[in-house]
Amino acid sequence: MTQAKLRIQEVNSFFKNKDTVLGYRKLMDCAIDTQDLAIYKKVIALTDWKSQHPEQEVAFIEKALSLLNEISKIPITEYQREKPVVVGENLIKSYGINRFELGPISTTIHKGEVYGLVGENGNGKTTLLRILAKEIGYDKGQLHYNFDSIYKSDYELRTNLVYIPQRTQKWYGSLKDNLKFVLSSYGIPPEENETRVLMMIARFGLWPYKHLKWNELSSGYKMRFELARTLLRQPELLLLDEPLANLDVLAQQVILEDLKSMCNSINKPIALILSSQQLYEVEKISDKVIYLRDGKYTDNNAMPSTDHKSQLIIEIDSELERDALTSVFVELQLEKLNYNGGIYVAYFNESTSFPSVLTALGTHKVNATYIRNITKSTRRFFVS
Ligand SMILES: Nc1ncnc2c1ncn2[C@@H]1O[C@H](COP(=O)(O)OP(=O)(O)OP(=O)(O)O)[C@@H](O)[C@H]1O
Repeated sequence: MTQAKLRIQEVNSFFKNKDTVLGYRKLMDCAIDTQDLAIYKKVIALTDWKSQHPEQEVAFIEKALSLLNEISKIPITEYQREKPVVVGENLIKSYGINRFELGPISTTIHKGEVYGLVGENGNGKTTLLRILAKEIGYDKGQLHYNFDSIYKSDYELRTNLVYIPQRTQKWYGSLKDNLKFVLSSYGIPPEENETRVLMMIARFGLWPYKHLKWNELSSGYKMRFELARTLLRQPELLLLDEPLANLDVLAQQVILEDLKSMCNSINKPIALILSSQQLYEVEKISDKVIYLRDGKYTDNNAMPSTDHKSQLIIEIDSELERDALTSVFVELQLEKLNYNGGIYVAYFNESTSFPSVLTALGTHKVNATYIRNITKSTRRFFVS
């Protein structure tokens, strides 16, 4: 089955299970993949209808499924993703003698994939993003880009890659006019401009806010606007520095899911690298997590030699004293129990399973308020 067909099937099942909001977002991704302006106009009309008839869910689902059926008939060309879009080899950047040094970092980045860049403050995340964005130079190593669109200068190269810094700039006028400005600067004719902009507004859940000004939007919607503006430019590489800062947990999840889904487009995929302190949220959607400590790079998928290969590592928040918790795990081959003042980190021998830890906690009626298996999470580097 083709990727396009699989996606249509997925959207159908979301609607069937009454996950209407998610289903409609994914339907819009399928619509964007058609690159067909007539389909965009139908999505825009349906979004408008929905905003005027918020109570009529059954009728909305019916209309959405009929549109999905129409979308499913349009053939989609699949992008061939084998060729990496960026290859960095042994990149090193130093800010002066005895000061911070980043690298050596080698990385290969493909379109359609999400790379999460994590690490504590001051470990080089922004520096790495700015090097990849050609905002700053590097001292040693090599960096190659393989963009599909031809570029003759660094200026042109920057239209293929977009870097959104931590602090974005204020803009003037309405949200919609600002988005239209982007496409008019690319010479897109007015009618097509209006259609593409409204499609992006609909996709990013900005429909009720399209006439608002910068100071009338919350931080979350300002970020949505930035992303809509960026994706209108159809970049091949997108670099986001802390896009989740100032967003509540739910908004973080929605934005990450949206980004992943849009970057994973069938015919116009984008390579996405984002830095964040929101480890678990980023891990959930990333194809690869890059962990930086003191400017050095650790690939989360490759176990460092200090790690016991299959050690089970569990984080637990409980009011129990250390001795009491140790005795709960007495039969479970506990190797180490660390306490950082707020949370315990328990290291078990590889023969211990996560369900057996849960059983021990249940049997001893331990009132744990939080528990997480971090064996495969980058989190284990933060707590070690
Ligand atoms: N222009 C600069 N000149 C000198 N040192 C710098 C410069 N920019 C950053 N640094 C130093 O490089 C180190 C890494 O900074 P960077 O901003 O890349 O880290 P980060 O992981 O993005 O941090 P945060 O999570 O706090 O944003 C820090 O020690 C910082 O002080």
